[in-house]
Amino acid sequence: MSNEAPTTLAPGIMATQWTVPKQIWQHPNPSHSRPEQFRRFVNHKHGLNLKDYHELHNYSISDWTFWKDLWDYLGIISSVPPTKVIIEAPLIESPEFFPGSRLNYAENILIRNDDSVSCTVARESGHFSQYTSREIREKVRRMANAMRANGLKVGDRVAAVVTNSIDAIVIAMAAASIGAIYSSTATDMGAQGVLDRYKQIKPKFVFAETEVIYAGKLVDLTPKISHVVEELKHHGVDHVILLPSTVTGKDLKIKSDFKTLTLAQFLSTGKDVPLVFEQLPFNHPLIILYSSGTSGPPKCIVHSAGGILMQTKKDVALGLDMWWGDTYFQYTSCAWMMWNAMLGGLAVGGRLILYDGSPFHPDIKQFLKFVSDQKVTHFGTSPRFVGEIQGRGIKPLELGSFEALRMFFVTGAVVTPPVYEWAASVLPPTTHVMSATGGTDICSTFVGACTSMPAYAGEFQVKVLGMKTEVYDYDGKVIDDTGRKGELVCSRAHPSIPLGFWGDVGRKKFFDAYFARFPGVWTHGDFIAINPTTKGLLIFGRSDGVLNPSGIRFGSAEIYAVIDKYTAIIEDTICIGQRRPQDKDERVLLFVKMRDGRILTEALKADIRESIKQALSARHVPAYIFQVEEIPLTVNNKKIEIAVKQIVSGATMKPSGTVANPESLQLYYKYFELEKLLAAEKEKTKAKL
Ligand SMILES: CC(=O)CC(=O)O
Repeated sequence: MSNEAPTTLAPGIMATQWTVPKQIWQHPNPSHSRPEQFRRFVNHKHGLNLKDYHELHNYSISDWTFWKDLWDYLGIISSVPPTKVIIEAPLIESPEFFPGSRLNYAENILIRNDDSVSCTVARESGHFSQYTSREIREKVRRMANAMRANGLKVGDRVAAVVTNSIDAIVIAMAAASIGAIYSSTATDMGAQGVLDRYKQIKPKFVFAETEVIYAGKLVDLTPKISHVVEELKHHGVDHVILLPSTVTGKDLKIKSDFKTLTLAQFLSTGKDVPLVFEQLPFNHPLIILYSSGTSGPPKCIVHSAGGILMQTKKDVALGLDMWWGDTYFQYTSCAWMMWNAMLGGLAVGGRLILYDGSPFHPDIKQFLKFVSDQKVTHFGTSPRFVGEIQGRGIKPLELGSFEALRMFFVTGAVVTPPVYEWAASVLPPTTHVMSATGGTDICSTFVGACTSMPAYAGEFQVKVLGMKTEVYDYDGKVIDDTGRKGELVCSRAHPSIPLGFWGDVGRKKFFDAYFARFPGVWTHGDFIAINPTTKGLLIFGRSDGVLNPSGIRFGSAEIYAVIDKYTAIIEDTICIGQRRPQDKDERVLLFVKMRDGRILTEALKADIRESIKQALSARHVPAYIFQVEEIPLTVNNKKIEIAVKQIVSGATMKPSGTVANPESLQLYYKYFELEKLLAAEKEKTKAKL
């Protein structure tokens, strides 16, 4: 990373000389920030004298009362308030928070019931429609009554293949109001991906889109949905409800002998009775999310209603500093946990922008202008999106004033210092550029933003309140204060430890996923360090993707940070370690996808090598750099390093439905025979001379 210079203290993880990175934002009046307001609230409530965020964080991970403070501060609505915070138990057993309390997730999300706009639904065409909180509640009432009329009960699964739309919100909220368990995938997921998920959880109800538009192209989903229904009918499905075309509004049919209903037919079956929010235990299951495994069936992660409510509302209120009247635009599909996390925006009384389609069609400029015109206060996106805007040389401030934009946050992959610096330089100086990480496994965050503290390029500002996030070395020793890189772990219970994996009898898969590395401690799989000069945190990549040439361990994100300076000519890269059975050591391979048909020349390769050497060290320089046509990505736009690493090292992969471009993996098999490939390249160069 640009803010660290390696020393010569190898072998092993390179020691680091830390410096203070470039400061990119500071609150004009930190005492007005929400974390500060919460600190004062806690001090006042308990007669404490916690002086700053760090002392507050320390309190939050040493006294269980913190979670009750948070409950009070966030104004959690319940019919039976809690009398006890936790029944302590080992983390693998998902300790129960707030035993005895009764509440409903949807009642807490649909907190507003007035004529203010709560959701703006926007499409590629530029067309958008608005829904007040009263209208949304009415839609949820009708949907929930129809679900009840058709036999949906507490604990049944409701699955959806939907766009990021008002229907998605209404279906999810109606299911939660009854105590059913909701699960969604996006419309671009292949039939196999959908089946890999829904065959496991056996939904009673399936809601499916039939026709959508993406990047200007009409997509007929009926063949895919027919296939899915034909399979799921043998796995417990009772009702399939087809949503009208998002383009024409017309009802379309699928080819299946299974009896389907249109949305209008389904809604007409419900009684005209008031909306009822079932009062359920805090630990009642709410949603099933899926791990993005790139081979084998996805793990079905079951999250609790209370856990997701408290954690997402905390992340939105205290992390993003969002409240009543703010506007939150998270660019996401319904297959990413950010969709579920974004609902916390409604719980604090904010407005959501629900966008479906490509941001690049018809024109990214139109999309960015919309963000400015809609007076979005919080805009969330991914590093790839930022890379595209930067690569295309777009200057947002030439398209709109973005005067309302208080926060621009980038999640889903490591955000490198150049990306932070670029975003901060092209947005108003008042915009807080930040990132957070946690993800699907906890549907919340371990580290993230804090508006009472300065923000530095490349760093997560803080450990999130209530989360005992630590850095462990290979022996399980805490190395937080050393500046060394290690495993991101969480050693204390929090409410969004999943209830478990669906169908994982004996919790074996659950144990293997999080608890096998260090006894009793959640290991998240990220390679992380804390900068002792700022206390900010940096992630260097996934720990199973750590690069290890000659025993020098570093993260792929360190290489990506350097490559970011080539963003005008390089579209994307993937950096992995190769170690075949015949190799004595690991070598680092860097694969580069060029922008707009450009060629990766020898001169550019030399320049990249020199840049890596200068920014990091000679030992970080990849052994080989190759041009490739495609970088394998998950449907949530994450680079698939592990699969590529395994393929170039000799394994054969059967990609799962989580891979967005599975055919791209084929491009990497030839690198197993590296010597042959290099000899052929040499011959080609000779022939040219
Ligand atoms: C907040 C996040 O952690 C998002 C992600 O990485 O998927």
